[in-house]
Parts: sequence; C-alpha cells; structure tokens
Amino acid sequence: MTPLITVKNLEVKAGKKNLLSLPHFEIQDGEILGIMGPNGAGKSTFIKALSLLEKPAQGAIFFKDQDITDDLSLKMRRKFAVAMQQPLLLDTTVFQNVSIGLKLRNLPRQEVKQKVAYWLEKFQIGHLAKKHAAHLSGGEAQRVNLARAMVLEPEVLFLDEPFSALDFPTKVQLLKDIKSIIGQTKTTTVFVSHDLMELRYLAGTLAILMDGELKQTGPTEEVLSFPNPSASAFVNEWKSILL
Ligand SMILES: Nc1ncnc2c1ncn2[C@@H]1O[C@H](COP(=O)(O)OP(=O)(O)OP(=O)(O)O)[C@@H](O)[C@H]1O
Repeated sequence: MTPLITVKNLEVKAGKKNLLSLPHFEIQDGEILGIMGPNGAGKSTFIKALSLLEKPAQGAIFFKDQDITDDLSLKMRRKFAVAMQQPLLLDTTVFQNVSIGLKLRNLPRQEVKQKVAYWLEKFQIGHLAKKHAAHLSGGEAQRVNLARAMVLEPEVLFLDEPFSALDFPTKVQLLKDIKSIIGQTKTTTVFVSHDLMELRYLAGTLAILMDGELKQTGPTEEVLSFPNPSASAFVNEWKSILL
C-alpha cells in the first residue's frame, strides 16, 4: 500500500548548518509515530518540515503519490493540523477558538456549531465553551488546542510536546483521552516527546532522532528492547529510569 507520507532525500538547513537529514522515510496511513531525541536533535524541525511549515533546502515530500514539497496551496496545508506545547489561543472564548478554522473554511454556521460542540464534548470541555481562553488552566488550554486541531479533521495530526508542560494527573487524563480519540478517528499522528512513558503509551512506531538524523525507527517496544548502537546510549538512559 502507498504510504500516506513519503520523504526522499530531505534536508533542512539554517544557513550552512544541517538541521535535518532524512534520506528516506515513510509514514503509513493510521500510524501513530513517536519521535524521541535529545534537546536540539531536530524534532520540531521534523514536524515543521513534514507539515510544510518549513521549506526544505532539498529533497521531496509526497502525500500518497503527490509531490507536495512546494505546494503552498491551502488545500494541501489543510490536510495537516499542528498542536504545539504552548497553545497559542486567541484572546476570545473557547468556542471561538475552536471554530475559527472552520469559519475560515467558510462552513455554514450550523455545521460549525455542530462540529465545535462535538469536539468540545470529545475533549470534555463542553462546559467551557463560553469561557475566555485567558482564564483556562494549562490542561484546559491544551484540550482547547487539541480540539481546535481535531475539529479540522486532518489527514495528519502533528503534536509537538503537547503534554510536557502539564502536571502528572492532568497529563495522564489527557493522554488517555487523546489515545481514545485517535483510536476512534484513526488519524495518522506524528507525536514528538521527550517522555518515554508518553511515547510507549501512544506511539505504535518509535523513531529516535539525534543530530538531525533518524538513528532507528521501528515498532516502539522493539526499538526500546533492541536499540541499535547509535541509539542505545540515549534509549538506555531513559530505560534506566523508567522500565
Ligand atoms: N532558524 C534556525 N536557525 C538556526 N538554527 C536553528 C534554527 N531552528 C532550529 N535551529 C537549531 O536546529 C537544531 C534543531 O532544533 P529543533 O528545535 O528542531 O530541535 P528539538 O529536537 O525540537 O529541540 P528541543 O527538544 O530542545 O525542543 C537546534 O540546534 C536549534 O538550535
């Protein structure tokens, strides 16, 4: 089957510095891919490049069979939704924050209302619809952020450390909810995290990114049990604390 995303000879640079090098990489439809690596490894760059937010210096990104590397069309960008660690919410209500993307797509008012109500309930924040974003807790704000991404029904959901700023109980509850939601929608997801606990819980596939290169990719438990020589020091450090 054709992968949902194929990356070929991709290089992202800042000046002469190589931030990311991906000779060949595939993401399958419905896959939940975790990306783990040390600070500065290129994880955010990976998300920005694959979601077309950052233009590569060279190489190509395919969506199914279509080369989308230079596709700046809204049609293509709208296949992807990105949620970052810090939810950059608009200075308005929760409802408005979650509805804005649909309004920009010119959906009929009634449909916007229905979809937003559905996703607020899914993320258990229906009761916060009229609350101002500035008055939300960190966990509530991240739920709004995720509802705002999922309401767009993306083909690929990119999550850049969405849980890292949350306290443990809040994180655990949100992890359970997002796992159940992604399980239902079967949304292909790329999930960057520093936290092996989160990655083991969510990601079926784990990629270890270091120095802008993927050192190992495979089923999560396999990568953790049998890290290859270039990934083992990093993986084993984590395992020594957690497993
Ligand atoms: N625009 C830029 N210009 C120069 N260097 C950059 C630029 N953007 C990122 N970098 C550098 O590229 C490297 C990768 O950055 P990136 O943010 O992708 O790493 P990361 O793995 O997400 O890090 P962290 O875990 O700390 O968030 C870092 O060394 C960073 O300083």
